[in-house]
Amino acid sequence: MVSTRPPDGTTDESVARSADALLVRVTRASAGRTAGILLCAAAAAAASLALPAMLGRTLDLLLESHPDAGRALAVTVALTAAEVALGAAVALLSGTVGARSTAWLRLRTVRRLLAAAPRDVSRFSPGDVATRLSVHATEAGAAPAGAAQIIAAVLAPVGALVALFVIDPWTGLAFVLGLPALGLLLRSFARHSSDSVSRYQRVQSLLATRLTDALGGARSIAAAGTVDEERARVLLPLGELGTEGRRMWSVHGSAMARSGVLMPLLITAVLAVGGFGLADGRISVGDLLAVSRYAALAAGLGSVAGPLGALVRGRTAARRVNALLTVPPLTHGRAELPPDGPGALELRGVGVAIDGAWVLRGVDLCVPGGQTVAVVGRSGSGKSTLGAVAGRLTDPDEGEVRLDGVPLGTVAADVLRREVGYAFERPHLQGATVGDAIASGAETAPAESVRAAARAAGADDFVRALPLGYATPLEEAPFSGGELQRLGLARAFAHAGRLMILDDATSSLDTATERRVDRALAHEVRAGTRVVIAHRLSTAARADLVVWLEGGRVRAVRTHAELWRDPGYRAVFGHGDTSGARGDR
Ligand SMILES: Nc1ncnc2c1ncn2[C@@H]1O[C@H](COP(=O)(O)OP(=O)(O)OP(=O)(O)O)[C@@H](O)[C@H]1O
Repeated sequence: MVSTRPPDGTTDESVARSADALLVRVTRASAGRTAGILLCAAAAAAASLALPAMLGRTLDLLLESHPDAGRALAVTVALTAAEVALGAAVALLSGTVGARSTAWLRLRTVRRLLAAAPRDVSRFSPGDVATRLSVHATEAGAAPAGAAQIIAAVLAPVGALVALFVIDPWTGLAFVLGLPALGLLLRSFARHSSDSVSRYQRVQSLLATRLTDALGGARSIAAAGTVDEERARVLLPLGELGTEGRRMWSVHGSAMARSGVLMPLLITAVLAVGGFGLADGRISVGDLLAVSRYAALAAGLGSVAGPLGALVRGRTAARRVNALLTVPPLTHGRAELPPDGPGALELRGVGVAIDGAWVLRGVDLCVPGGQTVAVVGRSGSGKSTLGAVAGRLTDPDEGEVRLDGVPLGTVAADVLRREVGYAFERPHLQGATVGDAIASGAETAPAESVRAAARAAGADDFVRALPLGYATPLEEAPFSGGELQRLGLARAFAHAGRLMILDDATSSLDTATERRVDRALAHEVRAGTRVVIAHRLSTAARADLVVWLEGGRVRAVRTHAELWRDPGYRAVFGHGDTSGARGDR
């Protein structure tokens, strides 16, 4: 079951703290290139700082017709070229660092999600995960380069201010008097921008979640004729997104506008003071030119608002990506399973809680190796949860599961996935071709095993009828629900280990195919223990043992024939009397 509520990672204090640590790790991953940005940006800042002084000196030398004027002019040209080249290098490096950092974040997050228990990952809806991994990872990935640029972007204005004091302290003083207003502007920008960015990103996730849900349920929506209602439901957060977006850009815009007014005023004031300095003979014409350029450079402090905004967005986005990284991974031990073990499965006091509620509790179960055990019960009684702990798709919150006497938590990951196989109601196929999809698993199954498994699962006929048979590309082979299930079963059969768990994996099969699959399970597929979760009476009737679950607890473990005497058991299959005990097999 998938929760449609996006978890609000941004309000979680610990997530917020570790998000900054995540950004530090991202930066370290591209440390060389990030240092390159810093160096190039610092060198560009140095070139732009040297340029006004050189320009002023060149002007003075030209006015004096000094013989050094030509050399000064050449240096000025070289400085200009260096500034442009270094700026281009910063842009190039920023692009690559951004792409690498984003890839680093995505890879790490995807690895973590794949290593975690599916039930822990299901706290996040698919749409939410997609938004965090696409949009938010990109914004967070841009943060390291953004931070390096900001540091360098501050260097030039600070250096320019120092230069103003060196040329004429009065011009520097005039600029400093305007600084408090600039400081206030940047502070209020960073604070307001962070709030609105966080809200904007949350609504982005909500929209994606609703859209993914709706796409998943497209058929139900069409059949129910509720397309308009669904469209309205999906688009409902759009208003809030618009509001937050406008708020975000209005904070940005007003900061830009205020700095746009403040900066020219400051430059004009500095120039006026410089003009008096020229009139008083304190500075030369060239110095006045340099003062005007340095005042413009120092005023560049106001333009830090742009990269600062990107950094704020990156930090907030990092929190959302980091929330995915807080999903605990399933850790594995190094234990082997005893060679040729029969697949004896033992659950002792097993309990599983989801969102604080027990969905499985006090389960004690011993399945001798080589048996087929059916798990039955009403919808929501905990059957899939039992299947998930039995093959360690998730860990129990209490109790222990053992396979051939070895606690599952201690078994090495490769051994576990080799020896425990699953087939599901709606299998997800992966691989380039249909044959690859059946072959893919802990170890790639050879072609003969793939065909044998497909025959056993009743898939061989329809696969061979495809244009290229087993070599048909997956995307060119549309399958019905029943065909998909048969391919999922074939994949499980091709990798059969000592324990196989079929979670509603035969629900869409016709009766004849189901019997064929049953026969194959008994005679053709490697002998081991089978846990078959099913709603069908026939499955329970053919199993060696039936585990009857009710409200997350084991109500009884007996043979189907024994249990059939209980009206409560018969009611699970919708039978009020015993007449159907044999008839539906
Ligand atoms: N990821 C989840 N988040 C929240 N609740 C969950 C989640 N997975 C299962 N549950 C809850 O746990 C209980 C048991 O679910 P489970 O899927 O194991 O039942 P089931 O017997 O297999 O049901 P069905 O026959 O309908 O498939 C249900 O009440 C279900 O709502």
